[in-house]
Amino acid sequence: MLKRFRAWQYVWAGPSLIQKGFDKSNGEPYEVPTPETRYVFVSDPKHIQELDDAPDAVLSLQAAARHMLQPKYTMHGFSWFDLRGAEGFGIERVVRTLLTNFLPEILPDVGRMVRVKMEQLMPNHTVVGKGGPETSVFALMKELVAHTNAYVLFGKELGDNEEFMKAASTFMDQTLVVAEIIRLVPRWAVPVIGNWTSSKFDSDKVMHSTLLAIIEKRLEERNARKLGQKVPKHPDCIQWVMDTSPTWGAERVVWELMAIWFGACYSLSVTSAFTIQDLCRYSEHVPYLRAEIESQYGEFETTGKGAAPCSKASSRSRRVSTQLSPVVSTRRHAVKPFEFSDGTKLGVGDWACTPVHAINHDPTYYPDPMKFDGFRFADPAVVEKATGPRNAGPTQPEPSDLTEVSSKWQFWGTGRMACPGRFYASMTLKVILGQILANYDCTLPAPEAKSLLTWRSTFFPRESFKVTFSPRITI
Ligand code: HEM
Repeated sequence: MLKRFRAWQYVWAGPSLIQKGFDKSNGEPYEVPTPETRYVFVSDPKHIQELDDAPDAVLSLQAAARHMLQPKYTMHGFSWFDLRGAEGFGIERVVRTLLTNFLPEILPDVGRMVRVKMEQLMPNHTVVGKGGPETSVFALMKELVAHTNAYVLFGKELGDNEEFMKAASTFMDQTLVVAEIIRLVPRWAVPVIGNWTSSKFDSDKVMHSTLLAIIEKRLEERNARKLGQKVPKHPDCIQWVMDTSPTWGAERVVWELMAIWFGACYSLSVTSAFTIQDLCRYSEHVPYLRAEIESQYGEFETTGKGAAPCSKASSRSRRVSTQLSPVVSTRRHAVKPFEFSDGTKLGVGDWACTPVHAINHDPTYYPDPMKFDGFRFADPAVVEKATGPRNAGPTQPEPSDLTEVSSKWQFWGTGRMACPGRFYASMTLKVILGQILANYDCTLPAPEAKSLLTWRSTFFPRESFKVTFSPRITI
């Protein structure tokens, strides 16, 4: 009975259980029971490397994601494979290579679009509080990120389709709710509860039918092109997925796009909302960020330079927010038994994970880890040039970028599976935050209000937490 209670405790107290285990573990693998299975957390670089080296047929990200998202019920019947690239699809090529290479071309339009959408969407999430207008920053970011992603991933036409956008903006919440219900009910009840809960929501159905119609038309275009006819070019993710997997039918392409869509919207909305909260709390950083925007943002928009690796200050302060409030972590489902070099065993169905929040708050890696210093990851010489002499904050031994992937920076996951969307995500964060800082003064009407909630191991911004966005008067 006590064992079962401990397992269920993970649902509402996940982060503190993971942290307690980490504090006691002395760097060794440790176990945290959950209602469905046993999680083994590894934090030592050697064990993280072993996790990365394990073949996909033994430790599978796809199988873990399938369990977390329950795509059969949340993505209109999608039954995805446990093995990465099982059907010859190169997600890495679409998201990491083609999308990243496309960014310099589309950046100026994305900046303009974000500026306009911010103004249009703000009233939907704003109420009049005691001191004036207050906006639910997480709700606003979910919609803004959905519009930005739709524009870049699916093209302008879909971004302007109101019915599609309404569905696509709520798809993330729907997926999380339905998947969580299914994960928590007994296995025998899953088909009935799964079909029933899924029938109560329709965003996946609207997304599915809209994308299907587009893809079927593009398949016709492909055939026409083979016959030598001239057909339009489509520089977007829909086309890249189709071209990368030419044997797939329309429905299979739709499913893949819906999975990419969830990953792209969920993490970006959470991260941008947390970063805005932090910029309000630590507003002493804002003048430096605005100075950077004034001197470099124009070049960034026209060339893509600074999208991730080159940015001096802003990627570092975005990085501090992500260090303090990371979104997801590495998870692998054991499809076959596995053993770490210290003898810790995973049975089939167990998960191997990394405790990203605990690692990010470990003083071994991050001096004074709880302190927010927007310059933590920057080169001290560059900081001094921007700010003049200052009392040194908790600077890292080496400057580094938001897109880093390493055993001590698990924000994007691990090694060969690390998030292929991180360059696009980093650029989108820069555009959204750059536009907000340039055009609004952001303050917290109720700084003491609860700003986050946790579910399992994940931190979410609270929708009830408000920010006041006051338009800046620039002469
Ligand atoms: C702040 C934003 C984001 C964060 C924090 C994030 C984080 C992650 C993490 C932790 C993983 C798992 C890696 C592992 O287990 O080793 C992952 C995988 C993935 N992410 Fe992201 N991600 C973000 C944005 C995006 C965006 C914008 C896209 C698409 C445009 C994307 C596409 C993917 C895909 C396709 C995978 C699966 C990779 C594979 O199967 O090998 N992500 N992401």
